[in-house]
Amino acid sequence: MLLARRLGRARHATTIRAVSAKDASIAYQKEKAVESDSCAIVDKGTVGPYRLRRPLKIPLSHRGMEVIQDPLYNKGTAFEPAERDRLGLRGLLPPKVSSMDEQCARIMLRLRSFEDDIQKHMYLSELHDRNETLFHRVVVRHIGELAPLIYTPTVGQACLEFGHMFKRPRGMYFSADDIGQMNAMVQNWPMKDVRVVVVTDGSRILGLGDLGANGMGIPIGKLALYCAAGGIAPHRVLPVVVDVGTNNVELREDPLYLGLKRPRLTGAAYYEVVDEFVTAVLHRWPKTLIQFEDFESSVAQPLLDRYRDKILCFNDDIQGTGATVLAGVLACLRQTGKTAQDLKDQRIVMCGAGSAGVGVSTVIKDAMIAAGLSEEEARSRFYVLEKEGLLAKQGMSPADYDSLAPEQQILAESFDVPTAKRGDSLLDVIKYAKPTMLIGASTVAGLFTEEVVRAFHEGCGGKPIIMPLSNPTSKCEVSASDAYAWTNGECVFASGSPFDPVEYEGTKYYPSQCNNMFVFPGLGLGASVAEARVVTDAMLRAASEACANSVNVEEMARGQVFPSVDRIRDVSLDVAVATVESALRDGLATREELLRPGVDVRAFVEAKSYFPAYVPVVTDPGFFDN
Ligand SMILES: NC(=O)C1=CN([C@@H]2O[C@H](COP(=O)(O)OP(=O)(O)OC[C@H]3O[C@@H](n4cnc5c(N)ncnc54)[C@H](O)[C@@H]3O)[C@@H](O)[C@H]2O)C=CC1
Ligand SMILES: CC(=O)C(=O)O
Ligand SMILES: [Mg+2]
Repeated sequence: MLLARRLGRARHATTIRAVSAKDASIAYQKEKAVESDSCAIVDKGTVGPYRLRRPLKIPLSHRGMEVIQDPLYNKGTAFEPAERDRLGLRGLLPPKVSSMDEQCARIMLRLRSFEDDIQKHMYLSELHDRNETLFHRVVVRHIGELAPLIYTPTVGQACLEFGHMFKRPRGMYFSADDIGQMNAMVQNWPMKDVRVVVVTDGSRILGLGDLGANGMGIPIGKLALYCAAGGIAPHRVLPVVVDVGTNNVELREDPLYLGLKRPRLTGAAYYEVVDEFVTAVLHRWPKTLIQFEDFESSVAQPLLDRYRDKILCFNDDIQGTGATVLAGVLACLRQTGKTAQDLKDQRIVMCGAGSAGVGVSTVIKDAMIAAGLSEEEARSRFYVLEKEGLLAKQGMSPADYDSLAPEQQILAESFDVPTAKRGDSLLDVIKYAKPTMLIGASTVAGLFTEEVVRAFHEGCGGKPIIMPLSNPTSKCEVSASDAYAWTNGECVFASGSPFDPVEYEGTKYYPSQCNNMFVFPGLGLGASVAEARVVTDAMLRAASEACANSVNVEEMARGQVFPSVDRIRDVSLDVAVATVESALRDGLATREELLRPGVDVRAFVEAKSYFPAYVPVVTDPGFFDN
């Protein structure tokens, strides 16, 4: 403690919470992360005496190397002498017992010695496969530095190289060849109580297109954030690829590709595979939340429509991103002293009519209606562009219009500049519509050219809001430095992948990261803790508002409209609490403890959140009995 003070580092009080017997297999004591690499900063006293911790139970048969090789139980050099004796580890580890802080310091030292981000990603994956508790602890403690390595942008490269770098499996694969077997296959997963499944069919991985089974990196990365940011315990998450083939010919011709080497299934055959997977998962784990991730737009919305009223699920790219961008928009209004009511005055140009573009536009449109606009008025504020230019009924053949998805048709129908027509270019639309916000979900790097950004700035009549959402960075519509330079430092900038602070004409600017990572871990934690029946628009709206309100005064003063990634764990807690409260309001929460009068929702959610810390490991003769 004294040393910490002498070093001038901040530290916070530590809370130890009792945990329910149900959650006893992993430690849930809460400790506010201490931001330091120094192994001397956290002494044992700060995490409390061992006797308060519930032990981690492992099968009686598990001993020696088996314990060390199981990432859920392994503590590496941190096994205490008594455990080493109890578990048959004496002599299998170096004699010095390390503290977790020493282990974290060792990991960070090595990690920072790599120059290449993909090497860093691999190093962290290996740690994940070796010692989950330490992996998550390092991620929690250094989330700002590590999120870009385990998530966007590096995860994009990791997916591209997945088949070539493959070392050890993580998660499950359900392929078109497994039809009829899936109900049996789910029994192969060793964990009894899975609560969150993130599934992709690999058809649209970030802005990189169809990567087939290589897309597994995305569910793994999203679920790493679920654990570190959302407080879901690692043994309760399951990353999944549903492999129905790939239309990526290059992959199919790659001898090292690990997925099915055939064109994707379509139509009824496709839905048959997904249906069987969903049914099997819910059969074994009825309380599981399923997050659909990076499904190509032609199936993303139909899958959501198919399941959203029946099971606990959401589509992250449509709903999670919608809630996230709305949070950013609400925070922008707050920044300029306005309220949600002022949403009515916004005009939005959205580049991209895929799941992200349409999902975001629909959510903001609905929020405008909630602020008092009619449906017609709200629609008229949106100019959605796709590859072929403006998406507009006017100038479009009836056959083309009929081929649009219903959500796209809605956004193509009325404009407050009535001469707007099909195919108008981005620059023309910017000039005549004079938008207040320019959002990119196009996957086209550099789409927001200097001419476009300058025209936008000139016409917007205030602070231009620029959100290039496309991931990874190589697909981003405009960089932070260009956006600030082309708007004379006046824009609000929030991008899907992170940018470092920018120095422009002597002033430092702090770009925000507008990524659904600020919503999905908390939304998932809340929905899961509440054992909600379904995920509703009201829950998403509550999550969005909580995210917007979590931007603190310091961040606002720096011009941020999203919190710093360093604070994602606190933000996720706010989002989770808002989600649970919404579920309770609408009678959709089924968790008995939450239905009792006077329940403290925040305390309950906090107590259920996983925090990666070591607890004593004991063998349990009854491990396989239930
Ligand atoms: N920041 C975040 O939290 C999120 C970011 N995204 C990113 O958004 C991007 C799009 O995702 P999806 O909608 O699922 O992809 P998608 O491939 O379904 O949609 C892309 C859309 O962009 C349009 N487009 C292509 N060229 C264009 C151009 N020159 N001008 C205007 N529009 C153009 C296409 O016509 C299509 O409508 C991806 O890069 C993804 O990584 C997606 C979800 C969340
Ligand atoms: C962030 C995300 O979900 C995406 O880029 O697809
Ligand atoms: Mg996604």
